[in-house]
Amino acid sequence: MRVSVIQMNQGSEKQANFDQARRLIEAAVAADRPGLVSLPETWTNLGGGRESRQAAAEVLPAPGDSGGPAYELMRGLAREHGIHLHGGSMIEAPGPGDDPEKLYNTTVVFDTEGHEIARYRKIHMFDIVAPDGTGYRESALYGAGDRLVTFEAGGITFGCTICYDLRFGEHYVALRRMGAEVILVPSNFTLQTGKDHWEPLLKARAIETQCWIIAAASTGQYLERGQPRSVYGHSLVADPWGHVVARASDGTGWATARIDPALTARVRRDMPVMEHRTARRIDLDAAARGA
Ligand SMILES: O=C(O)CNC(=O)[C@H](CS)NC(=O)CCC(=O)C(=O)O
Repeated sequence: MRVSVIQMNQGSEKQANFDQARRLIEAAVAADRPGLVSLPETWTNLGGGRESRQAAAEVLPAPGDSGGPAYELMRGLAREHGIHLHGGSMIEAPGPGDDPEKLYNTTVVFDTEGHEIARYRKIHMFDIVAPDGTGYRESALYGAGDRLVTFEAGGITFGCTICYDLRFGEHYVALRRMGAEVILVPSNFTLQTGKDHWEPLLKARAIETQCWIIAAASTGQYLERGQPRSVYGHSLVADPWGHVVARASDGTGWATARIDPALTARVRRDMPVMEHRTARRIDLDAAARGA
């Protein structure tokens, strides 16, 4: 199966983001005929402020019902092109049982007929101070997810993560335990952190889990309450040995790679790190607690 990562430069103009996503998906499909296409994190809105995020937010429908404009656009593109569409993430408005004060940073995945097959809420919240002093408090606006999510497409098992989740190796190992062969990490990595951490982390996650890593990222600048912020771009696909097998160029665009299950099987057979984890005779968590 071929997979394409879409590299966008979305902002807080919803219609412009929709048009850009549609255009890039159409171009990638026409050029490379991928079986699965992956969008970046919060492709429906980046920046603006609390108001533009709230305005872009959509309540996700019950299975089978119709949703909001972003949801229906993704469903329609999946069906129209006969692709699996991994919708990076969209901003989800709280539904029944959710904290009414929070939004959610949520992946939705559609199959080739436009049926929703997976929904994942970002688990790790980006509450940090960047090297240039910019503070991020994702948890002020977004609620954290509490479920691991995998899905099947074309006989391959995919695992879901989003952006900052990339820094938590145990999240990726847990997805591998659930059978993941490919792990997606749609992102808005900051320029400051991305220049030093993005590619080493992606390669490390590929190598330690022996999974393909599919990383669609936002590029360029956007405005956060009027102030410009830069994101790192550099969308790529890494194979289970940690080789980068496809990369997007600078600017908006896409990159396509072929997922080869025979390579996954060979890497895992020849270096069985998961078996070695299970065989380990020390409980590392207990040992660190001093038990
Ligand atoms: O703000 C929104 O609407 C959507 N959320 C994001 O873009 C999030 C929180 S600001 N970005 C990241 O997680 C970047 C992680 C990163 O750059 C790193 O781990 O170094």
